[in-house]
Amino acid sequence: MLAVVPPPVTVRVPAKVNLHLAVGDVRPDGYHDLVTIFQALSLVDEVTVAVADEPGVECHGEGADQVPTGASNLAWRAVRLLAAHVGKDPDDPKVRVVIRKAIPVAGGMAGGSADAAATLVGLSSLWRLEISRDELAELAGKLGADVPFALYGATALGTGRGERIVPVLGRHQFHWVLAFDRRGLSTPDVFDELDRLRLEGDPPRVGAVEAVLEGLSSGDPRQLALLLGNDLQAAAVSLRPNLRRTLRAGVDAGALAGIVSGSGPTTAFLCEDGDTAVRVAAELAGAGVCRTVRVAHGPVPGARVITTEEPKPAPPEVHA
Ligand SMILES: C[C@@](CO)(OP(=O)(O)O)[C@H](O)COP(=O)(O)OP(=O)(O)OC[C@H]1O[C@@H](n2ccc(N)nc2=O)[C@H](O)[C@@H]1O
Ligand SMILES: Nc1ncnc2c1ncn2[C@@H]1O[C@H](COP(=O)(O)OP(=O)(O)O)[C@@H](O)[C@H]1O
Repeated sequence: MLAVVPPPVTVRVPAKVNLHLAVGDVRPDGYHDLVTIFQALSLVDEVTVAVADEPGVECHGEGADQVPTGASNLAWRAVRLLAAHVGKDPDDPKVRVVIRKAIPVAGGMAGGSADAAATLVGLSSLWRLEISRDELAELAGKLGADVPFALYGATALGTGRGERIVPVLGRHQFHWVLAFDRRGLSTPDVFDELDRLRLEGDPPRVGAVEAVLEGLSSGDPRQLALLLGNDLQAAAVSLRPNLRRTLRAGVDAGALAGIVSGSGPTTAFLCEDGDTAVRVAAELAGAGVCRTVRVAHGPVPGARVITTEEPKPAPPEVHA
């Protein structure tokens, strides 16, 4: 009898921005305790997993040439981890992963983490596993601090290394402009730079997270704009001084506020509404302070299986 090969599964997964990122002191394991608010944005990667005799990872799209396709690819690490967890051979999982990237690589928007989360969700469907999101989140946390959030999406409070996730309820949409820098930044380098700046002096620290939660629930982008903050911003700007100009240019173009996204170097600008975001994007693109500009909104759902018929939302794209 012929074995039935299940059809490939495609998963859409969002980028994130940290609306609030408080970084504690370095811990003995090299990580830092965080208190962060993640928001998932409508800038998405798509990951297809399929049964294949020739296993491996393929990557296309934004920054694909900077993504390793061997054993260190986060999506491949997710394949191996889930295979081992469910009793399959991690050295011969008979799976091919195709990643279509829109999230900038090493951009502080958790693109690699998103691909890993998408792979977990895609394989759960391909292999017809009875596995809950919470069980997947346990596995996700082993792949990286940011991976569990990409499973849940929406808006969430992250604590611990950032992997402990509690949803933040809210029905308001916020509109963003994202400015991609010319090259990525390494996350460990940015945390190290923050440790160095803190030894030397007193870089700014964000305020209380409660105020940001209130700002979110008000739904008023003007209120939220005043409360955005990121302890890693000083470190990212120290390593990439040109970000100062980008941040200023976004606000000059009409954004309510701009922040470095996570460890950077992507900058994220909160705007009054969608029309303003498109105008700010066009002006920022013309200012020559970044490589590429995108508009996005959030919150959006986390990693989820899509049918092939579902059209991909195409955010207006503006090139500098
Ligand atoms: C900074 C943040 C903010 O959301 O995102 P990105 O800007 O990278 O997207 C995250 O904390 C990044 O999470 P993620 O990229 O998954 O980090 P991991 O792979 O787990 O860790 C990479 C390295 O970053 C540093 N790291 C990460 C998380 C944390 N809480 N403390 C740390 O010091 C450590 O040096 C660690 O070895
Ligand atoms: N699937 C993947 N997509 C992007 N980067 C990946 C992937 N797998 C491994 N990486 C590596 O992880 C590093 C961090 O990438 P990424 O998650 O995009 O950035 P960030 O941690 O700044 O959000 C990259 O420099 C890249 O070499």
